[in-house]
Amino acid sequence: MPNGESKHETTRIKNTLRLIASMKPYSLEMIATIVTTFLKHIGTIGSAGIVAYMAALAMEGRLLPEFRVLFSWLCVCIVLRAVMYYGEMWFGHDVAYRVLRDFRIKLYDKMETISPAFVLKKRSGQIGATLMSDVEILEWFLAHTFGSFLVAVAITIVLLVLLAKIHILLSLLMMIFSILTIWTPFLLQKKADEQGRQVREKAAEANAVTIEGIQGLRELLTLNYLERYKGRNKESMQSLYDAQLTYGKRAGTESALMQIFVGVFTVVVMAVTAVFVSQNVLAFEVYPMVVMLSALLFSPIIEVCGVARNLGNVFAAANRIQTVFDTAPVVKDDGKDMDCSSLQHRVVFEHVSFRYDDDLDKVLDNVSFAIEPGQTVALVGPSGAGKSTCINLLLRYWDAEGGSIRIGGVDIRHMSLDNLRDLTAAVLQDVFLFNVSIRENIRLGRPEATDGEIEEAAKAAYAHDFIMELPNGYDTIAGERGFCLSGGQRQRIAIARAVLKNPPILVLDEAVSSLDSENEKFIQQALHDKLGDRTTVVVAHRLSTIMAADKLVVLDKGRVVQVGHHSELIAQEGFYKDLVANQVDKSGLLKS
Ligand SMILES: Nc1ncnc2c1ncn2[C@@H]1O[C@H](COP(=O)(O)OP(=O)(O)OP(=O)(O)O)[C@@H](O)[C@H]1O
Repeated sequence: MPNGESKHETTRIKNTLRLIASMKPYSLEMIATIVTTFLKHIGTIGSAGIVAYMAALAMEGRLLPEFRVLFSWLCVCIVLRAVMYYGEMWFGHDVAYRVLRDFRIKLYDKMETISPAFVLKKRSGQIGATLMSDVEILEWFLAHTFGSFLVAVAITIVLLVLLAKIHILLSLLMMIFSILTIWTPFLLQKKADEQGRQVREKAAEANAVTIEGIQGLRELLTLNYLERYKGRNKESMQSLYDAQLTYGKRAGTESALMQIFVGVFTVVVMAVTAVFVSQNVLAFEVYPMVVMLSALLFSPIIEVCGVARNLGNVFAAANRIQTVFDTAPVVKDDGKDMDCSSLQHRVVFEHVSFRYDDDLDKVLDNVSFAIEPGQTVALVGPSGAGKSTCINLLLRYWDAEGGSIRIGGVDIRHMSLDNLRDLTAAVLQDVFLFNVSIRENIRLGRPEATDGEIEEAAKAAYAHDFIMELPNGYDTIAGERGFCLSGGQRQRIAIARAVLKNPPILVLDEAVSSLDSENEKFIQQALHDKLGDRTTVVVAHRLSTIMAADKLVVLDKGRVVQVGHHSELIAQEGFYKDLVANQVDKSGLLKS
């Protein structure tokens, strides 16, 4: 086996074992499902065998003396089948839905620890596919398939023993045909794996293209790119269809082959049994029973084959889910939970260096600056200088590679993430509003806040008036169709959240898009009035913000090139003066 292939095989086995191991918390329900499924099959086999036997006795006119006993057993089998069917459905679905629930929760929890690094590398449609459809495939395998496989094996053994009791040759015949049938999907397994992988990949891609097309609809319309994008969407759907068709064709070939084996087996068994009956080797009344049992044999076997046929899909989904589980957290929350009430709110960047990935260049190189308590520091620089990266590190979306960031002398890695999040509030450019009321959106800042406090915060953020003009005021659902907030209004909601949270340190990424002057005035005023005494770090894109800041940290290519107040720096020949001269447009916005 070539090296790559054997590695692939090892991963497959490892993944299967890990999947089975992950069922441990559900083992009791799994056992209950397996037992009820097994007994349901026994009920089916028993009732079918008894009916066949009774029919044969009736044909020979010998049914009456045995009728009571046989009929009682038939009733027992029918009741057993009905009760076990109910049990199987109950336990099976209990396991299934619990697996779905728990895996989705575990995946989301894991995403939180590895984001945003992981999330930024993936497209949201692909993440959605992992969270939703991949978990469904896994649930199907873990909850319905693994148990069915064990039951199918057990039922086949029961039938083999029953047929062997009638005649050993019948049992041998059954064994040969069972092996042939089970072998079919394994024969085509390599293809199944590859095709399963293709289908999962194409489905994730199609998902991502559609979701991006919806999220980016405004850009597509303004750029007049919608027709081309529709073409791309069609292409991805077509390529998913092609992959699914190839998958379906192979599955069809497998089914056809299996049906051939089933048909040939039934004919051979009928012929052999007829010969035995004609030679008086077997009694006549056994004949219908053998035909019935041999017909029943294949339903569990075909179930097993169905599992094998879909293993390609299962492994692909498992790989994707396990990639998420195996990804190491970008930021380890192993700092001490400390009392931060007496902490001074002085923020210091000390020789901070950082790169987003091992194989990428440094984006921050030996960055040092300090923000005194209550001071506002504006990070200024051309696009790509590293301003947002400083914010990402201060909020611990990533950790610095070299140097440290300290708050009140404590390295932020040495405090818990909860501590850090209590100390800071961020108002970032893209404010996300959840599809709940405006009131609940603001309440995110402090979940225990009263309605009165929420309104106070909204007033402080100059958001109260426009909220009152919405159809249902504070109870208006933020994401509802037909109603939309402007970028400036969203930022004011975010400021209201920050006011409500009332943190000692404020992190602000100023909107790059031009806000109308009224919105800008309100935002500046809200920040100044209510949050002006906080220790603030702002990624500044506006000359008005820059001029109002106590200190500017001018960055270029990940290095600090100048530090000082606007009035000092603009008076000096240097990078900052050139930046302002060359990049500030008429609206006072630094061009990127
Ligand atoms: N998630 C990421 N993965 C890899 N590289 C990144 C990532 N985010 C940013 N970068 C790179 O890091 C560098 C600094 O980016 P950063 O966003 O900090 O710049 P910025 O000064 O905030 O720019 P802008 O004003 O345009 O927002 C850029 O070269 C950018 O391409």
